[in-house]
Amino acid sequence: MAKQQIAKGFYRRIFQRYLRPQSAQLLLLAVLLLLSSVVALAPAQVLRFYIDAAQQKSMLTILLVMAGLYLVSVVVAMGVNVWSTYLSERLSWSATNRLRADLLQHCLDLDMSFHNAHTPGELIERIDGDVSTLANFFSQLILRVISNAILLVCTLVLLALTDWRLGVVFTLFSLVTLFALGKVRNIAIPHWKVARQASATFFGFLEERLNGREDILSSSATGYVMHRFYQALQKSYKLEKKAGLLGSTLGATTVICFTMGYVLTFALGAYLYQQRVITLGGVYLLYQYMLLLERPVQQITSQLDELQMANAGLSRVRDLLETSSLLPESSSGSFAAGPLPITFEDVSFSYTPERKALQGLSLQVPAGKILAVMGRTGCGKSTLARLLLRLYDPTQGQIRFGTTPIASVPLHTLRDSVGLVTQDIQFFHASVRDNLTFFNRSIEDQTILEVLGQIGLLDWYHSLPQGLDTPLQSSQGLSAGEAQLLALCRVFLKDPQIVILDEASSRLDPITEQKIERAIDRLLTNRTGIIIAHRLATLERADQVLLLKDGQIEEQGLLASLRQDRDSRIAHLFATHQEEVLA
Ligand SMILES: Nc1ncnc2c1ncn2[C@@H]1O[C@H](COP(=O)(O)OP(=O)(O)OP(=O)(O)O)[C@@H](O)[C@H]1O
Repeated sequence: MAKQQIAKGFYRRIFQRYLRPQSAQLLLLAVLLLLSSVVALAPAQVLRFYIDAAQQKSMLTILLVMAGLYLVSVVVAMGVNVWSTYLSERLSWSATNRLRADLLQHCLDLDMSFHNAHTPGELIERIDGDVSTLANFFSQLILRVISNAILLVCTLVLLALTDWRLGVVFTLFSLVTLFALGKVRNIAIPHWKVARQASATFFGFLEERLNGREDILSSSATGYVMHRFYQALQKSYKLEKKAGLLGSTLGATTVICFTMGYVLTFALGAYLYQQRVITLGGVYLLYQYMLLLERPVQQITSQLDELQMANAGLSRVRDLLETSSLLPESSSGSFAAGPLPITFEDVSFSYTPERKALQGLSLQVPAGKILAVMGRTGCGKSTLARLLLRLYDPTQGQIRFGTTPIASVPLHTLRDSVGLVTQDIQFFHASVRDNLTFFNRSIEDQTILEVLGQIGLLDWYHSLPQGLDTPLQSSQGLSAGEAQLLALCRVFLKDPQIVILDEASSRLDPITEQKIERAIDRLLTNRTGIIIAHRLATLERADQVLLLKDGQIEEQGLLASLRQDRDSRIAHLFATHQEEVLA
């Protein structure tokens, strides 16, 4: 409960950022909603006069005027309704889209520990699901609650003006109905929450299984997946059914309350008509007002729920926005131009408190030289690369490029200076151009074509039906070799000072291997390079070698010296051709 309570300051900030730019539209919407409350009351009044006038037979002109007025009041009511709906949709979409963009930007700026702790599915739910609950809240919820309250009060006042007893009876009726509907609604809410959670889990299950379809198909696990699918679906169905059944008690309560209301209306109407307190038109007016009461009474209860949900959504949005990155960022600072020397000073890092992924790492890679990093799986090679890009910060020690600690420059400056090619190459559902430039419009097509030519992909390019505009369907349709060459192309276009290559462990055909070798040679020219090597042959292009074991340096030095040192592990690996030691 405490978590749901949001500081006033946060509400103010949210309103200022997302609604202030549209305050004129918001004001107009408020006026329209108030107008719609007032206009809603008019047709009934007109009809009352119409009925009473009709009984006096001779007043044809008045009848025509009344009919005209009725028509106008209905058309105005409809017009106001359409306009206010259009305005509120515009308001809610622009405000929530801005909030979605802010949340996405914020999530992308957060460090990897945050992303490790939150699945993509959860973040989608927070960036889109929670924000969707705010759509109404931003545009009209509060205004609608107010306008419904005004409509309710106005109707009751008009009833009281007709006869004070009507005012008292219908006020009591409204209060009792509001209370009863509020109580009944609360019965179903917790069940809907559980049902929604089950449905979110079900979608998470689907997403995971569809992502792993290749493994599922190749290991003939379809039967098992379908079995789990039915189980999850059944659970979700049972919960939804229960919540739906309980929810239907609301409908039943509404019908009961309003049936009693209509009985009351006709009984009171008949009584007051007999007493000559009201005319026949008055009886009709009573019935119309009962119809009018139904809308605000029903809507106010559901809108108060919506307000609660919006409040919970806002609370989650605030939690996300207030989650700060563990990577303190500098707003200024830059690196010297040209290839940069890299220094690790007593660097340690742990993902979890129990185990160090890297421990006491100290080494130097001179500018323009190449370091090959090797070691068995899990020894910390990728972790070292992640620290260089500041996806995490070391728990101890520091990394410098030249004399500048990498934590002392803005993150984008650092990441502009380092190019990374991982084994897990991701392509987006976007054009070839956007996939290569990462949506950087300042890179010209001519430059892209030159790079494609340099790395031997011109034949591939000419086979594209729409050239650089051809859409890439993620990595489908690309061979492993083409994907690697395109990943190298990306780094060429980025033109960083430091290149980190996580060498692909899979073997390709000799021609593609040659193309990749040549591209890597070009890429490493005049840049400082770190290659996570999986093959002994790769060491040939390195100046230095770092052999890691359990996050610590097992061996380190110039390749030439280590090869000549008969006691070194590297010399031993070369002597015995133990390629598998590197895998
Ligand atoms: N996100 C993470 N959370 C917790 N532990 C992690 C995480 N990523 C890696 N580790 C652990 O840190 C250690 C080093 O992992 P790292 O990925 O750097 O190894 P690696 O040498 O690159 O392995 P490989 O050659 O298989 O890619 C391993 O024990 C691994 O289990």
